[in-house]
Amino acid sequence: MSTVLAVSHLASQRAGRTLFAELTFDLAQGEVLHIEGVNGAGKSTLLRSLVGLVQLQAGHITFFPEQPDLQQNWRAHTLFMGHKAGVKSELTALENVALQAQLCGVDNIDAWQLLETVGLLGLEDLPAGQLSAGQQRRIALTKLWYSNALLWILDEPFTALDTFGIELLQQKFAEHTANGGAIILTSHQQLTWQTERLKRLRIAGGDDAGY
Ligand SMILES: Nc1ncnc2c1ncn2[C@@H]1O[C@H](COP(=O)(O)OP(=O)(O)OP(=O)(O)O)[C@@H](O)[C@H]1O
Repeated sequence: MSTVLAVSHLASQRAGRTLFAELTFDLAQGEVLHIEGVNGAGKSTLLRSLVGLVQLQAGHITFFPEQPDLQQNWRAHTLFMGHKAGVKSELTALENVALQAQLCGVDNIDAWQLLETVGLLGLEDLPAGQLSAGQQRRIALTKLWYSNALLWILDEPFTALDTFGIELLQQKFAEHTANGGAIILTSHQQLTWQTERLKRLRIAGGDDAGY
């Protein structure tokens, strides 16, 4: 399985405080990297840095180093989801699912089927703003059911999900990695999913950082 991401000697500072330095890791197809750390340690900053949303002080990031065709167009093969659900509160659940797919450049989704998959059938016509935090998160997560991206970078994907939602998402992760995908995620909870291909990286907010 080839490497999807190679990261070396990354350093980041926020408001004069070093969040991480000399951070080096890589990730191969089929692997999951769980980024851990206390509130404010720098987990979201790291994920946002990987996709170019936050400027780094130092370091080097290479997507798909062994696959030049993917490397050249790495954004098309990488899905980033931030920690906010990011749904439009005035649009219905169904409209949100359709809009998200459109923004991802996918036009052949079955929005009803996706809503059923994530347990939202019956709520399709409600404005998303009237849905609970967990239900809004489920709308956002429908992307994972049609994404063609090889690498998923997910900031707190389990936030607000109930036990069933967490289990559903972990099943999706297992399917993605079994198909050669890779995942980097942050989460304050331990994954219940048992896999030998789970790596952990602890960000210690500048005190220490490493496997
Ligand atoms: N836009 C910003 N400008 C200045 N400082 C910021 C900014 N965003 C985050 N920070 C600071 O960077 C540090 C790391 O924040 P970050 O969101 O990466 O932490 P985190 O590990 O993801 O935390 P949490 O577990 O609470 O989500 C925090 O001290 C935060 O105050």
